Amino acid sequence: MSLAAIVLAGGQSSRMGQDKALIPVQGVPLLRHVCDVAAECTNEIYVVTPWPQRYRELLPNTCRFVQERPLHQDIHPQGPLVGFAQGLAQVQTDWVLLLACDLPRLRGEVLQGWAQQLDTVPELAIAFVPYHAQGWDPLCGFYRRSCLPLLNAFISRGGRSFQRWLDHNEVQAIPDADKHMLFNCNTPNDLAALN
Ligand SMILES: Nc1nc2c(ncn2[C@@H]2O[C@H](COP(=O)(O)OP(=O)(O)OP(=O)(O)O)[C@@H](O)[C@H]2O)c(=O)[nH]1
Ligand SMILES: [Mg+2]
Repeated sequence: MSLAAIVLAGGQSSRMGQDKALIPVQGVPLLRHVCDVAAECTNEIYVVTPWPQRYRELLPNTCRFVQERPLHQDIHPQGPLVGFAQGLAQVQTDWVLLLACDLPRLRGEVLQGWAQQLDTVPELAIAFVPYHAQGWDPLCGFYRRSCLPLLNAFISRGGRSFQRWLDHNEVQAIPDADKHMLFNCNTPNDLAALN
């Protein structure tokens, strides 16, 4: 079973008011932190963003960039589902760990434990994703590369909601995922709560 990681860093950070990927938490920019944790699971990491030059200096040379392109029917921002599809198109591994760039409490050993369960995910399930009362946590989950045609079909029908895409497909839930670890930092208040 082979695994790559895709890190999404193309959001507008409108709630934060500044690019979240660049914000230091304990001295380390958030995007760098997420890539470092991803590196505990795989040495194949793709950062999907419309502005790679903004982050190149920040990341190890081993991180590859996927330059995100606008879909002709969309204006920016196109959202995480489209960024994910563009990243997935570059990947050759069986599975992909998809991560947002705003997960300051991510822990490598937890992700490694989940990755070890991938061999037990039913063949029909396209993904292995944390699930809780509010729904899926799609931006810290595992996806089969083979789901790309389904994803592209959903996008070309106008679908942009990750939750809806997952609800329309067979997905294996990661039970009892630690919500503290999945905390995502969207606002200045979220950031203040970290320190
Ligand atoms: N590549 C890419 N990533 C995206 C896009 N939209 C959101 N993301 C990423 O998806 C993750 C979750 O996004 P949000 O937490 O909603 O962040 P955001 O869209 O930057 O923030 P808001 O403008 O406040 O909603 C973050 O890692 C974003 O960088 C996009 O259009 N392209
Ligand atoms: Mg977020």
